[in-house]
Amino acid sequence: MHAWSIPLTTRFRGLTVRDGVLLQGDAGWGEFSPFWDYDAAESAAWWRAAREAADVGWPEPVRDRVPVNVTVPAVDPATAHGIVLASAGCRTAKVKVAEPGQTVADEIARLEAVRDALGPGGRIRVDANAGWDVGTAVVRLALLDRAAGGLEYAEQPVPTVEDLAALRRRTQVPIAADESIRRAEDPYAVARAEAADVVVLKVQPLGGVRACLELAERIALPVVVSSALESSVGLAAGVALAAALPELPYACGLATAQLFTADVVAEPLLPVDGAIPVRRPEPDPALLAAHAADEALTARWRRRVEEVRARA
Ligand SMILES: O=C(O)CCC(=O)C1=CC=C[C@@H](O)[C@@H]1C(=O)O
Ligand SMILES: [Mg+2]
Repeated sequence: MHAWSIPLTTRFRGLTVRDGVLLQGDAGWGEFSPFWDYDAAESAAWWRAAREAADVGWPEPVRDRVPVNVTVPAVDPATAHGIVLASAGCRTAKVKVAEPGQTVADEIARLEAVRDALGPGGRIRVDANAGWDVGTAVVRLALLDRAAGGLEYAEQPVPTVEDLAALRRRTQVPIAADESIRRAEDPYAVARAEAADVVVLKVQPLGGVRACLELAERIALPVVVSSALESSVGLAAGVALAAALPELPYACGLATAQLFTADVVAEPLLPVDGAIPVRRPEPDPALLAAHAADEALTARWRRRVEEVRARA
């Protein structure tokens, strides 16, 4: 078990550093990196995903590159513009909105900057991480849709499945479900309630590549694969899922190695011409050592793994 800790380039999801553990099995390396606000019960799915990677590996790919979006955190307009230009050709941008402490004017300025950097042919989606109520979302999405010159979709604008369904009837902007899939008792509730046009699948919180493939088949809605802000070892599982899906109509949120200041593999899973080439990089021993978690953090991860294994 190798615990790692790597600073991010920009604050994201309230984090400035990301950490996790890697484990090696017969099929290769797996990553276990639930955020610290996930308890042992919720982390069980993350553990199954790590074991799948290490013990059995993933199904065969049906494509050799996965188009991806650049992820734009809740930064100022000039920084957002620069992030898009530095994104190695990404033609889709996902912009964080509804960040506490920011105004609608901040969001409009960020979206205008992203549109300017992408040009008219690029696609822009926003992610509000459940930050609005339905009434606010109706008004806000109309404003942001205009500022962006058209939104591809809004990811989890409101908290619950009922809210998503209500909002979807009151806005022109297509709706994507993220937290309502990955943190839900029943991910199929979204489809039953006709609450979304798109579903976001993340391999670790949903228990592995095979579990996600099954979910995608049964839910019968277009799928976007997104990362859980993993090292390139964890990202490889998301890339494997995106590569194995029969249909992949949208860019995936897997370019998050761009948010890391370093990685555990020599050649991180970064986009080339807006797409990540499908491959499975191995950790580099020198980089594992360079980015090893300190003793206290390693002990914390060891306790966490023991707790999850005790329930498995
Ligand atoms: O989808 C992307 O562009 C990148 C991944 C991403 O945005 C996220 C990764 C991990 C945690 C989440 O808060 C966040 C998301 O909400 O989708
Ligand atoms: Mg999201």
